Amino acid sequence: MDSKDKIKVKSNRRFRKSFTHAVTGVKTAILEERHMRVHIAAGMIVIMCGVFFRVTKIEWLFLIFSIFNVLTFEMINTAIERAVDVATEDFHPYAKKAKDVAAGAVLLASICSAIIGLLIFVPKIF
Ligand SMILES: Nc1ncnc2c1ncn2[C@@H]1O[C@H](COP(=O)(O)OP(=O)(O)OP(=O)(O)O)[C@@H](O)[C@H]1O
Repeated sequence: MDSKDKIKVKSNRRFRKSFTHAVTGVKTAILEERHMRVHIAAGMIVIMCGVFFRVTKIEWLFLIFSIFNVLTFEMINTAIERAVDVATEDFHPYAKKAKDVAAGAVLLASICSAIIGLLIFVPKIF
C-alpha cells in the first residue's frame, strides 16, 4: 500500500468514525429527549396524512423539509442545553438566555412547520 492509499484508508476510517458519532447523537436524542419523541410522533402523523390526502411531490418536499427542520432544531437545542449544563450548575443570566434562545429557535421552526402543514392540508380537508 503506497502513501496515497494509506491516507485514503485513514480518511475513510475518520469519516466512518464521525458518521458513527453522528448516528449515536441521533439515537441519544431520541432515547433521552421526550420532546424529540413528540416531534417524531407528530412527523409520523403528518406523513400518514400526506399518504391519505395523496399530496403532490412539491408538497412532500415541503412536508419532509418541515419535519426534519424541527427535528434538527430540537437536536441543536438539546446540544446547547447540555453544553450550558456542563458550563454551569448555578443560575446564570447568560445560561438562561442561551437556553431560552435555543428553545425559541425550536418554537420558530415549529410555527413555520405548522403554517406549511395548514397551507397544505386545510384546502384538502375543506
Ligand atoms: N443554569 C441556568 N441558569 C439560568 N436559567 C436556567 C439555567 N438552567 C435552566 N434555566 C432556565 O430554565 C429553563 C428550562 O431549562 P432546562 O434545562 O430544564 O430545559 P428544558 O426546556 O426543561 O429541557 P429538558 O427537559 O430537555 O432539559 C431554561 O429555558 C432557562 O430559562
